[in-house]
Amino acid sequence: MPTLVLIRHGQSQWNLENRFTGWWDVDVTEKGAEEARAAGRLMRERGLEFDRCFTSLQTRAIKTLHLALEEMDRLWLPEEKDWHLNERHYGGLTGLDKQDTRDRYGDEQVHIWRRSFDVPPPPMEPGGPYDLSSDPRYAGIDVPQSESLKDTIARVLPYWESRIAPCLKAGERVLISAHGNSLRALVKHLSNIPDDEITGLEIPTGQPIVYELDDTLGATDRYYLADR
Ligand SMILES: O=C(O)[C@@H](CO)OP(=O)(O)O
Repeated sequence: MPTLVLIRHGQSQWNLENRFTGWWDVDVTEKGAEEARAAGRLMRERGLEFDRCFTSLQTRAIKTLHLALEEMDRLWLPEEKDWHLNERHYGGLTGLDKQDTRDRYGDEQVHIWRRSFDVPPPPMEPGGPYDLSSDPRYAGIDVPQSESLKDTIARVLPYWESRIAPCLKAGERVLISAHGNSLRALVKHLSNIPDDEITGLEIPTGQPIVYELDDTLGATDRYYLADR
């Protein structure tokens, strides 16, 4: 039976500061680093083994993966980093304080930007302080100006199908370290969650989510490792 574990990065500096983050590359806090190490210790205690890891191009997810693997003595595992697993792009909201934005635009509008299925935040103006289009890690990639959850799903799922699902089908045990919304995309797909329900699913930082999958990668169970 294929093994799949998903983990959202540990607390980031902008989770702590309550700022819209998206593709901006903030680090984990010391608390976030400890969440990642604790996740690694838990996976080791439960005897989880992996053959391959996947993560985004963002420091908070990469570091979470490495801190967890270090606790498992598994830093040597092969890993693939890819922008398709990045957080949803927060457009022109990137860097703003979430509470200031509510005060300015109202709770309802901010809730739509944060948790609607298909309404993207306003686009990022090119050339602004958070514009990543000339960041070398995205060379050759059309960096989005903004993404809804629907847009995020539209780039996560082809990557899942082409890169991750074949490894699982070949019998590899897979660990994915990613972000609230790129993981929502995977959970929605694997657990068949309707559009209007997936937006309400909050994925906590640093908590390994275990998927039990059948041979066609249909989910037979999903649970937080800490709960069993
Ligand atoms: O700021 C972000 O990029 C995300 C994840 O932290 O926030 P939200 O909870 O609004 O999806």
